[in-house]
Amino acid sequence: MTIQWFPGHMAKARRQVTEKLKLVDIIFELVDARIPYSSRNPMIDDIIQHKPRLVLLNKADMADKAVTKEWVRYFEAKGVKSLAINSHKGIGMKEIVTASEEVLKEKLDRLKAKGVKPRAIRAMIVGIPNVGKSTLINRLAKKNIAKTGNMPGVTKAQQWIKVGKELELLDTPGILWPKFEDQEVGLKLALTGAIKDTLLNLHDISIYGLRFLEKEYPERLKERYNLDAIHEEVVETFDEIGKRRGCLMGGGEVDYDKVSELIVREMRSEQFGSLSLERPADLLLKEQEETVE
Ligand SMILES: Nc1nc2c(ncn2[C@@H]2O[C@H](COP(=O)(O)OP(=O)(O)OP(=O)(O)O)[C@@H](O)[C@H]2O)c(=O)[nH]1
Repeated sequence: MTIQWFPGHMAKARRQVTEKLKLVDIIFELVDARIPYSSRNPMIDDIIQHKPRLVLLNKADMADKAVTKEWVRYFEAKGVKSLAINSHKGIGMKEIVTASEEVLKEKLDRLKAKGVKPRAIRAMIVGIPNVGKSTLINRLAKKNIAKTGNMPGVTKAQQWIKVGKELELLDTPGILWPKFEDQEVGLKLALTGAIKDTLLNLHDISIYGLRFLEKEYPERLKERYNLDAIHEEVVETFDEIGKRRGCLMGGGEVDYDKVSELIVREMRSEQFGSLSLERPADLLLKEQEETVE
């Protein structure tokens, strides 16, 4: 689903999340493990305020495992607990419950000390479109877990999904907008399939993707397209890929549209293996630059 975000939509999305905040103990902030920075909502800290949170690095199966570990450490250094998961296959689901208990430990201990009877942790998933919110909800809900219906004391009908005894999840996730201000973020979102191609120029997306592969995974790139070498000029690589893959026009010249489509499609469908498009080190550099400015 691609949403065209206008200020009105953003305000509504924010309001919907804010309204539900008071119903939950913890927020599950879902991001794409391949782009944990670019797939975050730019105002998330402001929106959820001091509500405890667990960052879930979803689609970890598509990301570079070593880089995902770096991201977990990055969040940890910021005092935010995070977890790599694969909602598609249901990997990391049990750990979500354990990690939530860990995040809420102080609060739970305090309630226990006061003699309050323990109850299930209440959570809500938030994230930008396409990060896997519905897939995760379905995974956690499984078949044998019934919806609990309305909670007493909640005026608006809220459906809760019981996940074992320990967790209750709001059945509708909070959908928030992605970062728009940074073109590179847009390109990464497009390359991972989070935003539609039509919103950005396909050539720009594929050139960005190709440059990324040249820099970070040159061997995989060469192997995939049987390239003799990594060329200085992007157009030379386009030409070589076009010829090798038969992306040609009537007259035999390389069809750059077809080559662009090919590169983007193959990057999205893991033909180059698991890829992480950003590392915490890039972000730290960016943060430093912004401080200097
Ligand atoms: N490989 C992989 N694919 C996943 C994973 N989680 C979700 N997906 C895929 O990602 C795509 C988007 O998943 P959704 O669950 O529809 O995402 P969403 O956040 O609910 O999307 P919106 O409804 O647009 O807000 C689907 O094709 C899923 O199959 C995962 O952990 N690994």
